[in-house]
Amino acid sequence: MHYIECFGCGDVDGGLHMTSTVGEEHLVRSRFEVTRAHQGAPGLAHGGLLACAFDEALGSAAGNLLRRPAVTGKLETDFLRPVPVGSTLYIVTKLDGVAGRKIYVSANGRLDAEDGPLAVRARALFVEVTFEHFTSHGSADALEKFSQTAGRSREDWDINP
Ligand SMILES: CCCCCCCC/C=C\CCCCCCCC(=O)SCCNC(=O)CCNC(=O)[C@H](O)C(C)(C)COP(=O)(O)OP(=O)(O)OC[C@H]1O[C@@H](n2cnc3c(N)ncnc32)[C@H](O)[C@@H]1OP(=O)(O)O
Repeated sequence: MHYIECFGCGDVDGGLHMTSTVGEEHLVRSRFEVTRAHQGAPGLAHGGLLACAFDEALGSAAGNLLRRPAVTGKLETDFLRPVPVGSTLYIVTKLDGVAGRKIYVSANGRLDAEDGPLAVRARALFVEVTFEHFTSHGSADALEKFSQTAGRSREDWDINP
């Protein structure tokens, strides 16, 4: 969790409650459990919420692998198979490259198992920002809020706490 009120990973009513873990070969593994609250068509996940889950997974990967604050500049998704309510998306993200402030990441989401059928593919460009991005555009006490969530100073956030 990077912030307790984050819709993707925080402790928010109706949020996605996703967890992400840095694993071997610098791959980041995230899980998204699809519930009735995430429906678009009857019994199927809403595409916008799936995009949100991938924003979270890709952003977590960029943040945790590089330890730099960054925001989503561009997000592309390929929806390859329907994602039913009750299924779990196993998302694996890799860092494709860094060019100046630009961070390129991509992810595959598989149904119900690490080696399940490929349902969603996504790519994103994150842009590194200073912490002032969050204090000037968001909340003046953003740094304090990040620190409280992490339970420690921002310089000290652990990988897989
Ligand atoms: C000790 C620290 C540890 C930290 C890590 C801890 C672990 C963290 C774990 C977990 C992380 C959280 C996970 C959350 C995930 C969800 C994230 C979100 O949803 S973020 C909200 C949605 N996104 C926005 O609100 C952005 C809004 N946009 C902006 O603020 C600006 O447009 C911004 C910052 C993206 C760029 O603005 P400019 O003025 O700073 O910079 P310019 O010069 O425009 O862009 C820089 C480079 O990027 C390219 N660029 C920017 N946007 C682009 C785009 N859409 N397409 C292509 N290129 C783009 C530009 O062409 C430029 O490239 P050239 O350097 O010239 O080569």
